[in-house]
Amino acid sequence: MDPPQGPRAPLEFGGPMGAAALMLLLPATVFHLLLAARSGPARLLGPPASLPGLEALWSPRALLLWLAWLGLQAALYLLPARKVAKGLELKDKSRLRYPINGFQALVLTALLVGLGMSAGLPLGALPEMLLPLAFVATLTAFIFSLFLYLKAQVAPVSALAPGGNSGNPIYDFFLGRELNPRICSFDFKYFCELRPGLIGWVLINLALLVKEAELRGSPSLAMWLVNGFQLLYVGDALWHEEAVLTTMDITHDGFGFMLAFGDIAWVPFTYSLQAQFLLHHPQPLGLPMAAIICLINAIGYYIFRGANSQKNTFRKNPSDPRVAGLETISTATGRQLLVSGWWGMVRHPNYLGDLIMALAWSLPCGVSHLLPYFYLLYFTALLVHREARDEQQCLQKYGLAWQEYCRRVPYRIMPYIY
Ligand SMILES: NC(=O)C1=CN([C@@H]2O[C@H](COP(=O)(O)OP(=O)(O)OC[C@H]3O[C@@H](n4cnc5c(N)ncnc54)[C@H](OP(=O)(O)O)[C@@H]3O)[C@@H](O)[C@H]2O)C=CC1
Ligand SMILES: CC(C)CCC[C@@H](C)[C@H]1CC=C2C3=C(CC[C@@]21C)[C@@]1(C)CC[C@H](O)C[C@@H]1CC3
Repeated sequence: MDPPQGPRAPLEFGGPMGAAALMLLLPATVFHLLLAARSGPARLLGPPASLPGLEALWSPRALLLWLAWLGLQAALYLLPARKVAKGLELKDKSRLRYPINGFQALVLTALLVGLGMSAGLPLGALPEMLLPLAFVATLTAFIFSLFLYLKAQVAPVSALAPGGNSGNPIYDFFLGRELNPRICSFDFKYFCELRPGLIGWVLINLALLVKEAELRGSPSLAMWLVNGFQLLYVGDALWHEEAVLTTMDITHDGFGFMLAFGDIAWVPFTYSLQAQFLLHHPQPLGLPMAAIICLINAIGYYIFRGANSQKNTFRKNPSDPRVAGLETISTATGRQLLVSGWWGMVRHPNYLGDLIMALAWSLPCGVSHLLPYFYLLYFTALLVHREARDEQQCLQKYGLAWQEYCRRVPYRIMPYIY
């Protein structure tokens, strides 16, 4: 059986060598950041102050806790949902069904954690376990990706992703072969993208806040801001869970190491970096500066949500009064492209809002260290790369109409700059 992606199709991420390097570099970065955040100098670049022994990485308690967390999130995923949404049409013309109960999972998790804490659950002990937890999460990502790779060997060709099927095992293991791997109705990619990592991220943030209160009497204003901003972001993602069904991760990319590791290890342990930094390096923050940072986050969120909602509303129902007056370009596929409103300002206004929020998440950490700005730097690189991939896919889908859109809206993310 020929792989759907011919051997000469252009490979992403630097091909097999790039994929192999990333599989070493990404976990190393997670551990470097965890160690740097707790070290005195908190250097982003340069070696960590001290390297932990193996005993600091491996803990059966962390393994149990991690498995219990995955089990809890899987159980919440299987609970009856307020809605079941259909994904985009697949190659075999079928449409998969997805439960929309992510926000419910967040609320139930918060209730369970609240109940646990009132019964004496020592949430403040979690920050001490971040290193072994990140280790088991990384191990899980490797083992799980191997399972996904093997599962794809028996999947029909129609179930394979357009990328990730080059025939090179390292590259395909990294990118992921199967588009929507499932067991019965349990969709692994959809589950991982929104549940254990995203909810885990805000739980780690909360644990860092609790630990700070234990150490210093009360959480700092900076810690409150970081927790509040990131909870808003995660709550928003889960409230608008259905929108994830049209992202390239779900519709285009296979499920392999990149997404599995990204979802379950990278997100919770690196996206919580600002709160980790603040626990070990408390920063003074006055009310006027806090108000300015809140304003920056609010502007970012306004653009991010406005742009995402405008596109989602338009894709669902172009004659909805909120979007019916917007200018559009018709494409040969019958779909239309918005060319006014948010999507007439730049070609990815949602990325612009997301980046402004990323800045607001780092500012409470002050400007004495580069480390808390890691997310902003990484995220800029991720979105520039993602934007280029999306443009490529849109050019293929919409051809001349996309070229016309690029002519009318020349900037990609930042007006007059990029
Ligand atoms: N925090 C994080 O780590 C990450 C956050 N994100 C965020 O997730 C969200 C989703 O991002 P992502 O999936 O990358 O992409 P987008 O939500 O930007 O979707 C891109 C798609 O939108 C459609 N589109 C593009 N231009 C137009 C237009 N002018 N009019 C109508 N439709 C258009 C096209 O698909 P079609 O025509 O098929 O509808 C295109 O493929 C974003 O807000 C992003 O910031 C993303 C990645 C990581
Ligand atoms: C490990 C690598 C460096 C890359 C990993 C990428 C993943 C962390 C991201 C790929 C797309 C993502 C999306 C989100 C989180 C990060 C990952 C999984 C969101 C769920 C974040 C919240 C937004 O509202 C929607 C996003 C969709 C894409």
